[in-house]
Amino acid sequence: MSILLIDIGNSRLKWAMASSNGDLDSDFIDQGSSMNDSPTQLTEFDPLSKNQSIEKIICSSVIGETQTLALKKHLKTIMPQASWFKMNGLSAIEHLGSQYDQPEQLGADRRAMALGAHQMFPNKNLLVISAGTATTIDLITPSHHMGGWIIPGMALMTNALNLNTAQLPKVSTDKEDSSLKIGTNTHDGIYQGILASHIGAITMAQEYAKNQKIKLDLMIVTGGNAKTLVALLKECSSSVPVHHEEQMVLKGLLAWNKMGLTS
Ligand SMILES: Nc1ncnc2c1ncn2[C@@H]1O[C@H](COP(=O)(O)OP(=O)(O)OP(=O)(O)O)[C@@H](O)[C@H]1O
Ligand SMILES: CC(C)(CO)[C@@H](O)C(=O)NCCC(=O)O
Repeated sequence: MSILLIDIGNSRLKWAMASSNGDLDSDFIDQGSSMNDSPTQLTEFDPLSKNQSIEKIICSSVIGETQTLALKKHLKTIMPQASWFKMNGLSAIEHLGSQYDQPEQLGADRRAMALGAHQMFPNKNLLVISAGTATTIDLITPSHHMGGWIIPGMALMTNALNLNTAQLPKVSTDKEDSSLKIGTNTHDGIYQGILASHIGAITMAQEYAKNQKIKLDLMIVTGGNAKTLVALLKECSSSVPVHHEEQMVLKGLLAWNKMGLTS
């Protein structure tokens, strides 16, 4: 029997197959991704329709309800045997509490990452940093998701500068050869400024945890821009160890399955 895991992000849809009793790291047997606005998004799963062994579809979505329901409907048609589970901010609350004012408003992806991080590193104080369309920085203790920060992701930052000024170009934020320098031209002023704003926010989160008497054990970095951030954090000799983990949302969905898929 197997599980289809789906992470519908603001820019891309990512998915993986897992065996229902596997461990977090070793059981992704296939993976895929597509742009959210791609017309192939719905048909991407059609080759899986013959796979009768898929017993569960576990999904995290941060896009609109209508689009998510359209995907659910399509999957129900091609895999009628599979049960559908959708993560939300209250999922597995009995395993990991939430200090969010209204936990149901926490993004499903953030909840999934918190659960995944908690299961991977139980009894640790963690910062989970997801560098995607938005960059999120979440503080997880052994008992609670304490809350976090949401800032524009790297690509959004450069797009916003480009769109709202006359002279600033859109710079690429996809390169991975990053080190922090002062900008001595427009390109570097923007690119290095974006890197500095991310490292600045992470440093402030470390400071915040310290002031709250929470001794951080580890920072987990994930998302499309994770490599850049990990390289930078290592260069800045962060006092908190840095761990790069790919597909943290999908791994969090699998963690939820292990916890019993309760909400
Ligand atoms: N190889 C890559 N593939 C896709 N995006 C990449 C890659 N390398 C860097 N990026 C950058 O990563 C960011 C997208 O990250 P990610 O795929 O985690 O976001 P997402 O699909 O929007 O998910 P979410 O909405 O959950 O953040 C963009 O800023 C993109 O420019
Ligand atoms: C912050 C994002 C966009 C990150 O993907 C997502 O988690 C989201 O839409 N969250 C809802 C609001 C919240 O988490 O408070």
